[in-house]
Amino acid sequence: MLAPLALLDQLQARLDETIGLLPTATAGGFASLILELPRTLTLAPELGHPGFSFTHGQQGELRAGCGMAAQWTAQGPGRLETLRARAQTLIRHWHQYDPDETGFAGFALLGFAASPSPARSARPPQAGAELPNALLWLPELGLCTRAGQSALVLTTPLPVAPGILRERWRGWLAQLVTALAAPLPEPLTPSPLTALGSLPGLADWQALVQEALAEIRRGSLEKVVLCRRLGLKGRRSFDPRRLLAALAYLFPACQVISIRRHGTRFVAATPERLVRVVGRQVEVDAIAGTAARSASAAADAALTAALRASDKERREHAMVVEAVRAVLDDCCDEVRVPAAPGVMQLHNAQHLWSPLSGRLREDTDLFTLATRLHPTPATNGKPQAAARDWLDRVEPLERGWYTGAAGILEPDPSGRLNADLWVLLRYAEVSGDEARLYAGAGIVRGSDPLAEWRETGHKLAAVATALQFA
Ligand SMILES: C=C(O[C@H]1C=CC=C(C(=O)O)[C@@H]1O)C(=O)O
Repeated sequence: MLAPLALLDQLQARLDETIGLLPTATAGGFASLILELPRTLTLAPELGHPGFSFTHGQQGELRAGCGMAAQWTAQGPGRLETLRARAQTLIRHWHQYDPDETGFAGFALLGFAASPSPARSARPPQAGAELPNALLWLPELGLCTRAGQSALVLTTPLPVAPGILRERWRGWLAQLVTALAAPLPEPLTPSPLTALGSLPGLADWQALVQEALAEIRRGSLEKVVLCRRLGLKGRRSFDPRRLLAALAYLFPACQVISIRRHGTRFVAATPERLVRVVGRQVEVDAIAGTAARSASAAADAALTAALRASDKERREHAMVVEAVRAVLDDCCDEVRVPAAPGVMQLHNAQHLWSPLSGRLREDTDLFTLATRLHPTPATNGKPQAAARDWLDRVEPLERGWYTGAAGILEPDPSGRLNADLWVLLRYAEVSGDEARLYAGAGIVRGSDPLAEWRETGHKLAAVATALQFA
């Protein structure tokens, strides 16, 4: 491994050799320089804010970004159309240079809140207000790892004075090398957390589930996903690197996400991919139907068997599969749907899981797919519009980005936009020694209010367990 100074010298020398490739005098657009990083990153270094990271342990993939070469925001029902126009303009005027032939490309974060409408003032304010409703964020420094290889991507708006750019990028390299040299935080013994209360509380939750069941009996809804928020306080300020390392360790099959623009950090460890588009290949996860885990192998197997056999859990799951299949049938050829769901086992819970796929038709794109898919009945309900209206009226909190989606957007060599977007589940807003965790449960005919409350408890345990180690 290279010593920090040697690494910095090496990166700065390579920057000096290659920076001349960039069309710094071009009026408008962006330029990126992609350089090999002679280190494999498995966790994103902490480079301050604004910054974001996406880490998938099992897939061995990492994307992180910091600083802001540009950002575009939108809200309202046409929010993704607005961002599509921005993204298309961006890729038409984005000059990328990969002199080390790493094969990586410059990338942006694409993310959006659960609801396209701005927060309603009647609801309690929520920290998620720090994030715009929908966002396309092009970082100044990007870091990526795939298949054991890592690279960095430096991006600038054009035109730019070459001398200023060189100094600015040398500064980023110094910051990166310092962050990489920082020792990994020691694992701590878990520290107890104090509950600050749930919104809604248990009694209100039970009443809300009864209301939902009455609506289901009346026939206006078939399913609705109710959520709650739990406040937790730690004995110490939560350390972001320890938190993200704990999430990545506990949830290797999940996408571990961190987004920080100002004071609050938004984290998620989500098992559910909203949509991945690579070229014409489309993949979507349908995940719904949940059981607890047990430390005893026999009891765990019994829980899995009961989950597979449960009529209520299978109905809850089937509604998500049908909704996703309907969108893929409209937008894709060669749609594949598993004959029966598998089970995805996570540290804190297990879910019925159906991975669907298709081949994107020429006349559509990932923005259409994302708009049509989101929100699936896994986080909203069925029918989509009726569930959304009912939740808007009845749910006592703003979801913010919880059950929204976020992921990476990047152009492929043919100029198409690829993306990997994840539903923001197992989600929390973390600030100092306090965290607000969100979880929901799908209510269908046959749901039991107390069992659904316990289910949200299993889901909340995902981030809560990691927080104890932070
Ligand atoms: C709404 C959440 O989970 C969804 C995803 C998987 C299983 C679910 C369920 O069984 O209810 C939910 O649909 C959440 O984790 O907050």
